[in-house]
Amino acid sequence: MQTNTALTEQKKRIDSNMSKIKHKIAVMSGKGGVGKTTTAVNLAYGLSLRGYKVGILDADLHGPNVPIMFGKEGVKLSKISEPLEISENLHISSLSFFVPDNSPVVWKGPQKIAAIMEMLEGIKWGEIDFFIVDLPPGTGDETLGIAQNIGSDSKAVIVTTPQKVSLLDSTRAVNFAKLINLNVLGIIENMSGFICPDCQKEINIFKKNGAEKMSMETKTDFLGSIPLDQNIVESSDNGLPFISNDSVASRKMNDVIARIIEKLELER
Ligand SMILES: Nc1ncnc2c1ncn2[C@@H]1O[C@H](COP(=O)(O)OP(=O)(O)OP(=O)(O)O)[C@@H](O)[C@H]1O
Repeated sequence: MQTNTALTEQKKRIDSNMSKIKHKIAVMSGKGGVGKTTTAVNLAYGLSLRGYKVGILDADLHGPNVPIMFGKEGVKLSKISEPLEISENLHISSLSFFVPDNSPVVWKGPQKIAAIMEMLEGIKWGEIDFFIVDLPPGTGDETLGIAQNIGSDSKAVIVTTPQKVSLLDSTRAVNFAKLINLNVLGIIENMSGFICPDCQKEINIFKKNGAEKMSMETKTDFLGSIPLDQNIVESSDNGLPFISNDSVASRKMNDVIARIIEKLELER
């Protein structure tokens, strides 16, 4: 355990790191498996394609999947300092770069918060436009650790799917974000409708538009919806963000990004 003085000094170093970043966005979800990491990865990649300097931190300590979605599975780094370069405009970091593959993280709350603080202190992102944080699902220690340390000007984006159970958990996530002073930029509905590749008919496997209704109920902006698309699974598994291919899903993701940029510009 660190002494109070050591913690205060560490917090100062984190603040100095974070002060070099223009916009910090935590990507959250109430429930697991709704496409939060997919959204975070494509948000980061899409922003980098628009010329912004972007860093993405995988703060999902139990399921660090960001490297897989960038084709960096199995990469190991010896020390927490430089993030890994994906392109000139995009760098990533993840706990998975520092722990052996397939070994489960069995840390308790304070250890998780200490690991998050160590990454925020140690990884030198430099002067970047966007810092995207992929959080684990739910309202746990990692989210708290990030919210308490990345700065009071930080924002959150909530990802949900349209079915009732996911919407209920997302409402909790919206309220949790507000409670810990993350300014909620808006809600994204993922897996929203599926266009059958054979008959071109739209099938609403998980229903549709529930997130828009939920955003009105929680007085939160609706940022857009991304359809279910089998190519997304394929490209994610192959380490390629889906936004790099032309498709309905990638156009919709680009619309979401444009809305986020517009909102941030308006707030300045
Ligand atoms: N719109 C979509 N269409 C089809 N497949 C999708 C879509 N969004 C995500 N997926 C797939 O769903 C799976 C889960 O996605 P992802 O890992 O992003 O979810 P998550 O919410 O981050 O999960 P976790 O709870 O593990 O953090 C992945 O295989 C991904 O490729």
